[in-house]
Amino acid sequence: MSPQERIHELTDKINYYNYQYYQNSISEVDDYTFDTLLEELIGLERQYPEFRRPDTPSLRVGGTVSKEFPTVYHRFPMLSLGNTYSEVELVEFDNRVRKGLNDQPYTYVCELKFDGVALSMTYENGVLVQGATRGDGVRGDDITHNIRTIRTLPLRIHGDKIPPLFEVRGEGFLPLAEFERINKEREDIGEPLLANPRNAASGTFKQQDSAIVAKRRLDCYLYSFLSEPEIFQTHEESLVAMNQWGFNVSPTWRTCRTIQEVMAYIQEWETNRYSLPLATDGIVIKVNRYDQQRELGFTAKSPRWAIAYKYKAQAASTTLNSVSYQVGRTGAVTPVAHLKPVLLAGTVVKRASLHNANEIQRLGVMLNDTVFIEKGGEIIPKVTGVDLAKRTAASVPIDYPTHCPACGTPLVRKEGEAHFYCPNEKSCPPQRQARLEHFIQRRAMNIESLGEGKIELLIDKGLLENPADLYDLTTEKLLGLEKAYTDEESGKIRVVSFREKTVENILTAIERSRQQPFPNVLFALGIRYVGNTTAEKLADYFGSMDELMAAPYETLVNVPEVGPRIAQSIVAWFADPDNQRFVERLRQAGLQFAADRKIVEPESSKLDGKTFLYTGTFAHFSREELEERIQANGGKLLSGVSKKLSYLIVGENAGPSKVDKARKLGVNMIGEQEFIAMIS
Ligand SMILES: NC(=O)c1ccc[n+]([C@@H]2O[C@H](COP(=O)([O-])OP(=O)(O)OC[C@H]3O[C@@H](n4cnc5c(N)ncnc54)[C@H](O)[C@@H]3O)[C@@H](O)[C@H]2O)c1
Ligand SMILES: [Zn+2]
Repeated sequence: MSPQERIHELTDKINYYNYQYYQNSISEVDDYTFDTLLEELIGLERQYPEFRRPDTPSLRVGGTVSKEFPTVYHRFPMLSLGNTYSEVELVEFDNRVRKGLNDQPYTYVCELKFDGVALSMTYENGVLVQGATRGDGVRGDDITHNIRTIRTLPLRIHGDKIPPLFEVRGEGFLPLAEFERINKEREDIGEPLLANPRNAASGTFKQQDSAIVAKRRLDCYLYSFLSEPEIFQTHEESLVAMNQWGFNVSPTWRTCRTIQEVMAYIQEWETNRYSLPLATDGIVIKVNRYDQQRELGFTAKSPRWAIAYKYKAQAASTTLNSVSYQVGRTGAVTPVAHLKPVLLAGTVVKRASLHNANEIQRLGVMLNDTVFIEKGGEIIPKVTGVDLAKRTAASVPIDYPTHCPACGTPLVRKEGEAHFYCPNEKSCPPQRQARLEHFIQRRAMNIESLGEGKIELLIDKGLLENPADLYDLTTEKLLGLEKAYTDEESGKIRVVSFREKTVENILTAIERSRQQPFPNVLFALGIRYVGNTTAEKLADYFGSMDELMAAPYETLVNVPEVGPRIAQSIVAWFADPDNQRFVERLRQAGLQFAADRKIVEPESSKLDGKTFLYTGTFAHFSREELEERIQANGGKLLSGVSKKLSYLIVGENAGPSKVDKARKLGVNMIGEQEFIAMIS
């Protein structure tokens, strides 16, 4: 391939990865691969400047502005950072800085490089007035509503010395705990999991509905302060002041006098960073004094006074011994790689994720291959590639099963889904067991004293096939049951046995579960897509199991937060005779089949027969209070704008899409005052 062809190829490829990364929040390759390609392009362009394409990604910040949000121009451009993976290049950076400053003394501030989304917030007279994304560096998306949902970001600040107009910049991120919570919930309801915290944060900030954004508790670390005129002499001073004014500044920064101190900081955080509450991918080194920053200036794309040192993802290589296939609650089959044990980021790894059949194909991995594994923001390491140089005749293709490894049913693949499914929902053992585990979890029926192997034992003894069987268990049936298991992880033998105390605990927990509130019961049923939030909404709306079971699709689809997909799933579930029998048995067992209505005391029937939806925020009501007032006066809430909607109540910062749609359909729009007038 000629250099010109390669430049073309790289330009297209990198532009495409940038588009996927910034527009669609997807990483098709890892950062190291991406950065290596970009570096190759920069090298070729330097050598053959005549072949550089006008749309080259080497001179521009990678993002773009979108059509979905208003565009804002940045007062100060939002640039990228030069980056390196090598200490040698870091020393070269230090040499350039020294030369650029004509050997004047200087210091650095080191910070962690937080892996999220760059945000810029403007404050006027101490009040947050605008929040924007970086976009193409010159223009970004105005996502003020979404940024206001960040609880740690002050909406107003007080203090002396605050300039009338200033901008703070930082990294918006999804805390790891929140990332895991969301994925647990998605797993519960059979939704595809979010790939990593960065892409999840980026996708969340791009949501149109800030109510959805508010549910994912995003956070933001601030790392830059800009005003005209400048009020600080150094970056360090600005960090201290921002912290005092109530901005969330990560305490992990440090001033370093030499590049050796910088190296020590890098080494310290290489492993310590895993104890932080968010994903990080390197550190950022900044010249401390502002006058020196100005002296060094900028390139087209990044400041000359700063650089990012990126940690190579923690990787190791080892042998792929075998692949096993796990069947989840919804029947999805997940391949798991079993490895020759290897040390990675301080822990011994024996297993890694292979995600699905597509991934195995994409990697081209075979049994007995030497594979690379990596630990990114997620807990479980994943297989990221094959060391083809080490492939021998011993490597054999992976036979992806055509039948369920647990029950032998032929697997099916749904249109557009990456997973194969075992369709034998009712009697496939792992699906049955996962359903039981779902049923007993704390957020459902809270019978967790049945965990840790006890369920397996009851299934083995034929005492538990269906969660309703729990309510037929007695001391006589349980006492003395025993079985020995070999622990897969450690190879140790573990004996599970039901002594008197255990049996008592279990039966008490089962007895107590009869008092679990109706929304928990609804969630426990395990209807696909009905997670706990949806269960609560359904319980609120219908009040009882019978009302819900009788509800036709048309009614369900109008319940707040229930869309067509969930509505369909509920209808199909209750139409199944086995499920109907299951529900009847739970009713016989005395479970809560009706909501303790949130006591919305009826106030009037002024809103009888009228339907409402609201958008934005209100001066007199929280969202819950507004919903209560509507219901207390006989009104009903709908989930979306449709012809059936009587009124859209429009508050401050109303979502433009709802208002537009209401206008198109000719739905009445009223303000908060008019609503108050209607009920008083
Ligand atoms: N895998 C992919 O497909 C893909 C595609 C495009 C970009 N990328 C990755 O993104 C990088 C380029 O993206 P970029 O320009 O958004 O980021 P960058 O690596 O050039 O760094 C600049 C960004 O770092 C962030 N940052 C985090 N902590 C910071 C701190 N303490 N101080 C200052 N800034 C801090 C800010 O958001 C800032 O905008 C590439 O190096 C590449 O690894 C990956
Ligand atoms: Zn099966």
